[in-house]
Amino acid sequence: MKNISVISNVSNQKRQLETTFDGNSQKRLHVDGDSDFFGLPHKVKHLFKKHKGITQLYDWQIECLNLDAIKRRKNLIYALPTSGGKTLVAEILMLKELIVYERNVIFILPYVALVQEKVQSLCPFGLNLEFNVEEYVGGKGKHPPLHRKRKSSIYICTLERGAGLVDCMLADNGQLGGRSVGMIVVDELHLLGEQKRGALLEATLTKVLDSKQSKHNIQIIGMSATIGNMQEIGDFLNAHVYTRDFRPVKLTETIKLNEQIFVINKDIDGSLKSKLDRKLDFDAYSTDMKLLDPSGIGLLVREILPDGSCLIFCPTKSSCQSIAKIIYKTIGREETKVKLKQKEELYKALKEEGDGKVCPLLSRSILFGVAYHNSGLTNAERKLIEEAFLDGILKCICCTSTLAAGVNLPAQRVIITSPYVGRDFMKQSTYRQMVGRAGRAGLTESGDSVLLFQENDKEKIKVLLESGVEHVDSCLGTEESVVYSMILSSVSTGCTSSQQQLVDLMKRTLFIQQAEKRNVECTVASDLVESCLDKLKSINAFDKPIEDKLKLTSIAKAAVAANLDILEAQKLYTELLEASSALILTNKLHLLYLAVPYTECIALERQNVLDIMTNLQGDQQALANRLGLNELCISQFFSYGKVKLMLLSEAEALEELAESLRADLNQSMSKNKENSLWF
Ligand SMILES: Nc1ncnc2c1ncn2[C@@H]1O[C@H](COP(=O)(O)OP(=O)(O)OP(=O)(O)O)[C@@H](O)[C@H]1O
Repeated sequence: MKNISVISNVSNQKRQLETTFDGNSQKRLHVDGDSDFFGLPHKVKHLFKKHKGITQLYDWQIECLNLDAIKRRKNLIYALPTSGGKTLVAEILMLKELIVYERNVIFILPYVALVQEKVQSLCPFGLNLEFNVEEYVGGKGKHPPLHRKRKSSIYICTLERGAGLVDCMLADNGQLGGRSVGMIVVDELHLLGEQKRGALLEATLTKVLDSKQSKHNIQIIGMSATIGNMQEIGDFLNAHVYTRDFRPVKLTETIKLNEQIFVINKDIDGSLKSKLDRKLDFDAYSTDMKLLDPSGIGLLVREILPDGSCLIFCPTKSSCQSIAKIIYKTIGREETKVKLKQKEELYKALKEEGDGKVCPLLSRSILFGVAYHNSGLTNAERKLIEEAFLDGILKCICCTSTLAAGVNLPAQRVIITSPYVGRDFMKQSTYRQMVGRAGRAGLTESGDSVLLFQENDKEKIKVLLESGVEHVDSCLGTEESVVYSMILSSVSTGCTSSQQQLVDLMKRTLFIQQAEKRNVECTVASDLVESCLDKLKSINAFDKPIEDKLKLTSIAKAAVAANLDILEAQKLYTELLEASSALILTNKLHLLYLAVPYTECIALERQNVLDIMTNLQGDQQALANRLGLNELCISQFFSYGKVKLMLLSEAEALEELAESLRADLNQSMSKNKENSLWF
């Protein structure tokens, strides 16, 4: 449905924008009248109004969309605080690629829930503007993609599925589903610095950058709220760097020690200032309530009721439940009288999703407008809770840090119950993402956050709040298997065929670029490639080279095609060979064992594993013997690392128990009251 008349008259548009855009002020521009919408058909702006309620662009969004770099199709990375409206810019750029240039787009997001949210929000655009919206998460999405020549497609995917799509694209001369890919968008670009997944993202982008140099003209767009070394990442991606410090709603950050709440601010010199704002009134609690909620989280929620909403971040999965229980028992009965009918409907919907069952805690807490949200719930249950929260049926959600980086759920108040995520002290980026959820653009003028902490963490809190945005450092060097996969897929897709070309590819990585900058002597691209090739040859990933050209063996080709780590592929192959001679079918465990991905390995305590082993029934025991799961194997597991374990449900239950014990321990540590903090 290409309509030539909609292709932008850039200079007209620019003139119009120049007359309305006023330098640094954050005045908004009305996107109305008959003007082009950044080179897109008029109906796009109506779609944004209808489906997202957006009628005006922020000044920074207009400025960014009009960057020279964008007009010249240069790569772009941009960073703004959470809720700054970054997605809208990426969406406009993607729509232009899809419907004006009629090329495909790959949109990479870090979490399944985020992918699903974006699929849902872009579907009406796909229907109206005639492009395909393809979801690539878990087992969803054909690999390689189906040919869809009539319309362009946006592939919305997780990091892992994105890596597979990029390999397909490189193997098919820059095409996916029979059409050229014009743009790759990466949300939460700071994940580049994350172990394993960050390395995978780095390897994926490096391959695109390398192929781009030679033939494909693929524009890379990356966005993030938190990257300290933007220019360095920009250099790696050969991208223009754009940063602004814009937030549509005012955020007041506070911290709570015992019953005192301090407002925090930074001075011009970056030093932290705090001012006592208020004291929580524990007299409002009965003795029982005080015992139940010694931290006063329920009092903090009460402060914003009945009109406000509140996200409560909890350190562990199980503490989401215990804190939800505390909240509904302490916020008072008033809330049970509000939106009763909608709450009933929510209950029914949850019951339907749960095959007639609803978690007893949820069925009680939703009456009070409170719910928990963690991986113990199904995707559909979580979605129902998120929607009920956005509709104001639920006032309070207790969740883990994953929700902060995930779906868009703004709240008037964000409470962080502990500066820990699991056992680790919180990272600055995590804290920023959590507090960034405070304030609902267009709905509230401001939002606030409360971080609860204990006396003994005072110094760490100071560092957390005072330090600048974290740098993104490559993890590729510590992720051998990702480097192997990068080498194999790049040979398999035909992007490289000689050792020297692999060295050139390696030099393009952020890892080598950072190592060179920091003068890490032992990290040289040629040495790294050589040692990886030696290892890969030793595990038969390469056939004999023909005229010095690297050639993959069938198993290596299969590993790349299936998007599997070569070492795992070989392990799986051996296990399948064994199973082909003797597959135990007296129960489901052998099939389950073969189907469980190696990535599902989890950390366990030695004694727990031994207990599980001793409790295996007759045929389960036989299978364990068949697979060599005996005491020796378990000792090796604890000495050398993880093995794939069948009894994941038992293992998870034990993990949860350990987590809740840790949470209880943290909670019960009583602290001295103090009037002054460190400042
Ligand atoms: N120009 C605008 N006017 C009004 N609302 C807007 C505008 N741009 C974006 N929004 C809304 O602001 C909210 C936050 O936007 P968005 O999710 O794009 O932020 P973000 O910068 O990507 O945040 P995060 O770092 O959390 O991903 C969304 O509900 C979005 O629809």
